[in-house]
Amino acid sequence: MELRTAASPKDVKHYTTERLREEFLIQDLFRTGEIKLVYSHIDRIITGSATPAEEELTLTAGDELRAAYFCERRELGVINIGGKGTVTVDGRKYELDRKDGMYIGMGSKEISFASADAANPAKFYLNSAPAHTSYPTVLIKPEGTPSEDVVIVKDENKVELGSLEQSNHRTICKYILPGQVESCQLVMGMTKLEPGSVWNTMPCHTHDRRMEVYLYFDIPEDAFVMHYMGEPTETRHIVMRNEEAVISPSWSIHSGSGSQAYTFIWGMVGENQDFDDMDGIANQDLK
Ligand SMILES: O=C[C@H](O)[C@@H](O)CC(=O)C(=O)O
Ligand SMILES: [Zn+2]
Repeated sequence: MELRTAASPKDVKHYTTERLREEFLIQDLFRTGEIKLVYSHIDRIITGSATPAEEELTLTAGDELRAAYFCERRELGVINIGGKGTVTVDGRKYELDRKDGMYIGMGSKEISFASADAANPAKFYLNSAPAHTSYPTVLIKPEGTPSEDVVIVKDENKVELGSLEQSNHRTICKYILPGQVESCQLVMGMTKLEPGSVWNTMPCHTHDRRMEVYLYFDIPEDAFVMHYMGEPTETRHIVMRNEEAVISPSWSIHSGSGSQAYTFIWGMVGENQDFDDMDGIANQDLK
């Protein structure tokens, strides 16, 4: 497990491009046949991936957690951005199509990942946070019919924002949040831009009470997203390629513009779970 420490905005304003990328950018996720995990001291979020091929992959605590098993004191959010796959939690199998997700509660001991077709592997994106109690493990589907252990994202949690005129027409699909899928602190979802729209989270915001991690995907090889971070009057950018993630400290804006439309997964951890607890920043005030 790779470790990232927290960074002060007073230092970050002096960072070079290389240093910014070293601290905040997570590259080389979704390595076939591997689980990759990055532990951040910022709210102790773990960002990672599981990309099983022929072999099933088992999640372990590693030395870093000093725990008997990964979810001993943690909760885990999962969203599959690859081919069909299976997540097995303490012997119960959950089938995940592309864009299906899961919430796995504290106390879940054995967690493993498999792909239905090694030639088109599942790509499980992972966000995990420290937890204090156990909420039910569920499969989350953006559409469909609910059943036992399967939650369908409610219409009220699919929020269309922006317009083509402002190049920010997008739909925010909230997977894990109070009132739909209960969690200790993790709030997680996916935002898809409409063709011709390139701006996410614009107008932008900060939320000092929660940090956030973005995973950008569905980006062609020759395309990119400029991810904007920093204090609102000290903005910086990170060039993001397909399937790369970026850590956003609580004090930082997190917004992006792409060379074309793309999709991203956001995960938030911290003080509260109130999605709308944001401090909006007027476009005129950005520097
Ligand atoms: O605090 C909320 C997060 O930054 C994202 O959900 C915002 C987002 O997906 C968007 O506006 O496009
Ligand atoms: Zn945000």
